[in-house]
Amino acid sequence: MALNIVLIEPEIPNNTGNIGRLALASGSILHLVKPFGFKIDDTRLKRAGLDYWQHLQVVYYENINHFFEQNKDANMVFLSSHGSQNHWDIPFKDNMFLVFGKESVGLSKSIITANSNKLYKIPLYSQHVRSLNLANAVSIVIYEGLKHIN
Ligand SMILES: C[S@@+](CC[C@H](N)C(=O)[O-])C[C@H]1O[C@@H](n2cnc3c(N)ncnc32)[C@H](O)[C@@H]1O
Repeated sequence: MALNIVLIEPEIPNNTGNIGRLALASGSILHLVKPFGFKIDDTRLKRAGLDYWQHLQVVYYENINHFFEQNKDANMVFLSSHGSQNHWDIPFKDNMFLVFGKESVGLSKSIITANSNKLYKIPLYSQHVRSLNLANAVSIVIYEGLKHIN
């Protein structure tokens, strides 16, 4: 039983390192879609992912089209602060793909529009916070998902 964490064009190495560590701890597969905002051997990524990176199941994609082509039959949901449904209402299933956007601008408008019925938000209870840190958002959703698939 496993979930798939997808990071589209991640920009901050510490976030990707932390999410790598989280993927390993939660038994999830990490999918990284290029271009990245850092080099994959960046010491900040390694430091945040500690010595765990070599044990991680990680799949790389050259770009977003490559990702969608390779996974066209996958059961996917998309995470955005603009989602209309709450993350605890995601119909989690084994092998589901949980797709997250980049730190600066989130998911592209075209992805949001094409998947509006599969767009989920983690509710935010202050008007002063527009979104969560990417690694925090992944943590919340992945452990909610594990409750349902295990
Ligand atoms: C820092 S956020 C991007 C912020 C960007 N300004 C936006 O409005 O989408 C990076 C990613 O974390 C995830 N994320 C952050 N806060 C979220 C929330 N409240 N609900 C769902 N996903 C969230 C989304 O996948 C988002 O694309």
